[in-house]
Amino acid sequence: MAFFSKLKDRLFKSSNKLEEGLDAIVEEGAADAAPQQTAPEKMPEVPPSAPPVEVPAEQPAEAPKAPPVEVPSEAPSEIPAETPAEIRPETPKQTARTAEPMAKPAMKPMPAPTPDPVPAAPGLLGRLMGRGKADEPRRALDDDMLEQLEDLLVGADMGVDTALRVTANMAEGRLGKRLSTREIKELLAAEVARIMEPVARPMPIYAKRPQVVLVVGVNGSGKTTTIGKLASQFKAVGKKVVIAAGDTFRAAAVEQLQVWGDRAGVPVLTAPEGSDPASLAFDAMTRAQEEGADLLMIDTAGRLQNRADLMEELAKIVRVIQKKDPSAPHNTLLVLDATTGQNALNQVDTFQKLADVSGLVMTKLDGTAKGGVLVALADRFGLPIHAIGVGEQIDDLAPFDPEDFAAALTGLEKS
Ligand SMILES: Nc1nc2c(ncn2[C@@H]2O[C@H](COP(=O)(O)OP(=O)(O)OP(=O)(O)O)[C@@H](O)[C@H]2O)c(=O)[nH]1
Repeated sequence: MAFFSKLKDRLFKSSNKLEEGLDAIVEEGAADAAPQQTAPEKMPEVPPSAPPVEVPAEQPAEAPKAPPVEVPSEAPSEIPAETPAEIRPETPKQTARTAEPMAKPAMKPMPAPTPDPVPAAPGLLGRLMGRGKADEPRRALDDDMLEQLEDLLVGADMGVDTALRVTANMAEGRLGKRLSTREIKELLAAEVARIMEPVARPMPIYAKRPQVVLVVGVNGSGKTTTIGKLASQFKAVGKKVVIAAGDTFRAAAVEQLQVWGDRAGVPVLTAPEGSDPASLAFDAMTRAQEEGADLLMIDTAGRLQNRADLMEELAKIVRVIQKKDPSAPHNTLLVLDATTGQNALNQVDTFQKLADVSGLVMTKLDGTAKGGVLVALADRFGLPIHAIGVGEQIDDLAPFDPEDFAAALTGLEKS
């Protein structure tokens, strides 16, 4: 809950923008009709979300700052028969392959609301919670209002296709109903949570040692910071981590990674400026194996100006580490910057062509009004979202929780 409060505060720009827009839409229509007491819309139930954090089995359940990871299983190529039920029977490769570009997550149709039998006054609890207030401005849901809602969601960076789908589902069985801003927010939050549910997946952790995590993304997206935060959180739950500073062409990037390594108490392997990143990756793999490290996190360059070079560089890193472990890398994390809005969609497209992306981390959700892009990403690509970054501090990275996110995005209070 503490993180939810933080998330809600940090997503203020997105939620504020949505809230102001919704108020304006409802008030515009409400002004045309005298307010009348209407039974509050019966809200759909949001399916319970997957547990956001699955602490490795050998860790105490209350381990502090548990990283956004899944329970370790056996080597990624073999899921053991005794795999606990909650582990999704997928290898990292399968995860990447099953997430076809443009594949839509299976979306259940919005359940048709049962008509409210009697337009009763809200109950005591409802009144205490401020629910179903008779004096709330209300507006009948019609095509005009739906169009305005679509525009608002597009403005929050949800993208046209996703905004259309969301509003269509919100309207299902509700056309003509008079809704308040709060009720629209609840409907919107339920719809967002439903889209995000299938992609809210912690980063899988395997018993394989070292588990190799390749981190890709454009320069400035937050790769270094995310590696630092993850390393620190893994260390806090007893994992031995080694970091390889694979962006050997930028001295500043290496220095920054060293700062985070020091902060996290994790060794950072570097190579002279301009040297071959694949050679560094090979050395890092050797050291991680020799030291019995649990995780090797490899930072990579993010220069998209010359895609062919970058593709070759990433492919070479993969070839080289596969000489030591043919199943590596076990995770390829794409780090995206939320402030880039719709551009994040292009980055996923591009990096899926450059690397076998297995999951996403979305950074800088704080201080942007573009939080809706995460919904567009989930709707369009269906790639697992492992974690979100909401600040520059070490604990500003958390597992992705669809309901918390939906509530924070829409500015809903969570009881
Ligand atoms: N507000 C905020 N800032 C963040 C977050 N994650 C990273 N940053 C900041 O974003 C900037 C870029 O982050 P880096 O981690 O250096 O990004 P990078 O992808 O490694 O970039 P290069 O080093 O240029 O390759 C830094 O100033 C970080 O402090 C976040 O979740 N929220």
